[in-house]
Amino acid sequence: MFMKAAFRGSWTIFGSRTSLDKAQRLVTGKMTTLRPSRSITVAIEGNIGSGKTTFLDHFAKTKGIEVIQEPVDMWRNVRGHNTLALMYSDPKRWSFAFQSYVQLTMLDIHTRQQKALIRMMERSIYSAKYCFVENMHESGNMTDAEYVVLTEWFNWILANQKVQIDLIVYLKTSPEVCHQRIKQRCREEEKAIPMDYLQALHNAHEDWLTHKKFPTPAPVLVLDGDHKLSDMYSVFEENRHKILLGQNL
Ligand SMILES: Nc1ncnc2c1ncn2[C@@H]1O[C@H](COP(=O)(O)OP(=O)(O)OP(=O)(O)O)[C@@H](O)[C@H]1O
Ligand SMILES: Nc1nc(=O)c2ncn([C@H]3C[C@H](O)[C@@H](CO)O3)c2[nH]1
Repeated sequence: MFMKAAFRGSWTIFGSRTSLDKAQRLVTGKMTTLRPSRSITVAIEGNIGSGKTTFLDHFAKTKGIEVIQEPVDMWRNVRGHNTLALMYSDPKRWSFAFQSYVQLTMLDIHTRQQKALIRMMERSIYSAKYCFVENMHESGNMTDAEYVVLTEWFNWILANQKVQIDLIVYLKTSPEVCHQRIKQRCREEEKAIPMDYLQALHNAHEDWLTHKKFPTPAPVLVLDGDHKLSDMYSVFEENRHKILLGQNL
């Protein structure tokens, strides 16, 4: 019972919360490093403000993990043009240009030489297409012609480039909680993000990752992102073994 409990996830030893790795060492006398048998890529997906960066910052402290954040700064400065601000200020006019550049920058990340056994990347070329582009098209901010051009590019990329993902971690955070957090963080371009946009993006993530409206390129591990920060770290630790082994154990 004790052994089983010890390996279930993060637990308290002598009053202090510890991680699974430390727990295993204490119980078995040796450090069992969680390592996949081959290099893997984990994509962290979720709504705006769902806690993806917080997740990545947590796992960035673990040796053998390469973390790649979303290239937001590239989107904010394309040879002097802030395409993120343009998209938020006039989505009808700028969605196509912005999504084209998002697709290019995400492809660049997917095709980069991997620097560690485990790569954790914030979002992916898949959520850009299946969540954001779909939302732009459905909401009338992207014409049919723009949508099909982006889709042709996306299909060519999947057929001709290696954009492998081994696990999707879906931080499922309610739109209301995301809205609160975005207000807290107050990123300049996001100040006017309305609740119904977050609701639409939540629905887009649910359509893709829960209802499988579009293909999922890897198994999906769903984590409840609504917890307060301290509890989120326990959720991350309780799922460490599933995440680092790149599979839904
Ligand atoms: N569990 C939590 N409880 C309270 N605040 C949180 C929690 N997780 C993240 N935050 C805060 O909410 C804000 C958004 O979090 P974070 O940047 O991790 O989200 P994100 O998904 O990376 O956002 P984006 O998609 O915009 O990059 C940050 O200010 C962060 O400190
Ligand atoms: N339209 C659109 N398409 C994308 O593919 C995309 N990916 C991220 N974002 C926005 C959300 C945050 O404001 C900010 C950081 O995630 O950038 C996107 N917006």
